[in-house]
Amino acid sequence: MGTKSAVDLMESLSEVHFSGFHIDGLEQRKAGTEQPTTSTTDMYKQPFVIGVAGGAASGKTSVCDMIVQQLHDQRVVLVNQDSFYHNLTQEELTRVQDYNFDLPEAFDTEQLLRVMDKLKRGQAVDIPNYDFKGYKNDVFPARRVNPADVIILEGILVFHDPRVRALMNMKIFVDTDADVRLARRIKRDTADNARDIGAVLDQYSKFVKPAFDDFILPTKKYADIIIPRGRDNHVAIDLIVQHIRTKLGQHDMCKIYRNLYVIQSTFQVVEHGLGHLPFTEKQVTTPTASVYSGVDFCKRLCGVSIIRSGESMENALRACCKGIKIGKILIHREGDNGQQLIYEKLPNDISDRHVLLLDPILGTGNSAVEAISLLLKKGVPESNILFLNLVSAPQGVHVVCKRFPRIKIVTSEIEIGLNEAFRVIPGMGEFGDRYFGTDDDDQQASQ
Ligand SMILES: O=P(O)(O)OC[C@H]1O[C@H](OP(=O)(O)OP(=O)(O)O)[C@H](O)[C@@H]1O
Ligand SMILES: O=c1cc[nH]c(=O)[nH]1
Repeated sequence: MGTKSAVDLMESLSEVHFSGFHIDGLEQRKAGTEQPTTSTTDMYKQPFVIGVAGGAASGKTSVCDMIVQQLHDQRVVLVNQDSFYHNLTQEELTRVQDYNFDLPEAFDTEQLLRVMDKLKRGQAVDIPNYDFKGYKNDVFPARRVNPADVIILEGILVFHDPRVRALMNMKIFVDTDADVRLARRIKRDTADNARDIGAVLDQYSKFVKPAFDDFILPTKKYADIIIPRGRDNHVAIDLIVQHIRTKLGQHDMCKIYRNLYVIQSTFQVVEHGLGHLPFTEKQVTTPTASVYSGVDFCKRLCGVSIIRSGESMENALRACCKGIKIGKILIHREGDNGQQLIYEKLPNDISDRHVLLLDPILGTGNSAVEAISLLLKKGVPESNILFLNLVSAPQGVHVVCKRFPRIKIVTSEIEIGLNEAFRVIPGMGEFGDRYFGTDDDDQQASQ
């Protein structure tokens, strides 16, 4: 499948990282532990932010230009960390050769954060126009930048501050050999900027190289993608652009459908889904007579799994909600139509419950429509249904979101589409067969 392997997804089903524990069905969360919040949701309604870091003269700007060029049908804005250099004081100006421009403190990160925050919220911003000769950021008029679908934030140290990293949906590190970077620097500063080669080399050994080793290189570990050879690596840049396009497709869908939530790959679907349910504060007294504050769901819950594949998500749900009732629906599927309800067994009082509908695959959307229609017929209000899914096709998302605008869909991946056999592509083939070991390959292997 696209960005996650089948194994990862299977793990996300069985491995439940829930920060709470259970006492008599009460869901407890430890104070201060990370909980799913709406911020992930908001992230998908906001511009897509790409961070591009790497040593000076590594080719970051060229990589960014190539990405911008290839994303020609998107509104892209480029923000350079260089624009946020602090103004040099009079004293620093008199000894500018001793000033280290390669340290994190050389940048006004607070201002960068303010600008990025505004852009992410869809507001126009004024970005300083740094004067590289006078070392001042208030000499030239600021650059007016309008909001865009994609923001590329580029600079040697854009991965240094965790608050800046947290803004990014994708992090790219441009990894170019030190000798290539030095050769480019010498050429740029002597030929283009008419500087003395001795001074260039002095600055390199005194500031540039140590800062690279101490501050820039250590941030490589935060990158999602490392591009060796920078702009010369056309294959890597093509793949990145392809991936950005897929992610932008997800962003667009989340902007169209406010009831769609694409969770970050590190989140667990069931756990995240539970975070969408209304809850109140509740205190319990533990057997050691300590009072513990936790949360309790406002309304009763139940799960409903679509047989077979939905059953693979039941353990995760039980691990989060001990003793939860789980109903079943069996739907027979023929290609892209002919959905037929074969069997259903649901809690009698289902209309009074919030329903977590479990099915890892959303293809054409026909099975989900059939299942949701049955729940509505049983009296479950549409807004009480939460559809938990792992891999979806855009077609299915459109069908379900349009038809049932008040349900919530939580998925961990929206793939490219469907093939002629209505399988999600790249997808993972027959989920049920793979999960339950009934696929032909597996049978042959065990024979
Ligand atoms: O959106 P759709 O096009 O309707 O496809 C999605 C359905 O396909 C899968 O079930 P499948 O019919 O493969 O049965 P299984 O779970 O028993 O393998 C999946 O679990 C969904 O229920
Ligand atoms: O891709 C698909 C589509 C429907 N059912 C599956 O198991 N996989």
